[in-house]
Amino acid sequence: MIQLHNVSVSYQGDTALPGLNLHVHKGEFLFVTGASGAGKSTLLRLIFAGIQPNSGQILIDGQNLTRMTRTQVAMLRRSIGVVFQDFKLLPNRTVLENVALTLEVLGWNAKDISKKVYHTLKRVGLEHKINATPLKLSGGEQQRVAIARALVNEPKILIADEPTGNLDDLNKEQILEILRDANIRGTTVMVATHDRRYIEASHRDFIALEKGMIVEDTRERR
Ligand SMILES: Nc1ncnc2c1ncn2[C@@H]1O[C@H](COP(=O)(O)OP(=O)(O)OP(=O)(O)O)[C@@H](O)[C@H]1O
Repeated sequence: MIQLHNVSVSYQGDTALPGLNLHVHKGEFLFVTGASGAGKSTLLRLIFAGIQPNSGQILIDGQNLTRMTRTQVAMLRRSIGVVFQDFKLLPNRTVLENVALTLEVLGWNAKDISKKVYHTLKRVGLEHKINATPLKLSGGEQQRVAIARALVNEPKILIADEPTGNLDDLNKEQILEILRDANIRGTTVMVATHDRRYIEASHRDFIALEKGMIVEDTRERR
């Protein structure tokens, strides 16, 4: 589903990833861990084409990301849900409107949008907050809205960058449940976190990065 071949990234001449090789299969749930600056966000940004590599190949579902036109990249992004630590919700829009945006862009009609948004909010336990604005919600609730927005069009891939960074243990557990549920429904999930305890509690595989290189891959133990 996701393949990186010898991918390197530099920022203003400083190497963040010196030449990464990674294969994530369809249906996997994989954590990406490592200290601050190890390259976790850089790796995730590459996958949704937020940045371009300096060299190497990236294949997403068989398509070569490095050779795509802008239109093809835009199409590909529709099949990738993205969640960030700081939620990135629109503060003046309701929960319904925030989650609906993804479907509006795809040209869905209003009736189907409200049905789908309601069901997706139910998956994250927030259907009762459908008319609230984000600032009236707790941090954990805002993050669940952001996840609902990422999941509403049933993406093939879900990428989450430190999705539980500022949350307490109960909220972290809820987020993990939602991500697991998305994975069980068939979405390939990649989550970056520096929090090893969180990964251990999840009993899921991880890769560990150091200076942009994979220094541990629990999938190799199997
Ligand atoms: N936009 C940027 N401009 C310049 N350098 C950057 C930029 N983004 C990341 N870097 C550098 O690239 C390296 C990898 O950063 P990255 O954000 O991928 O690490 P990370 O593991 O996600 O860290 P954190 O846990 O702190 O978010 C670091 O040395 C960082 O300083």
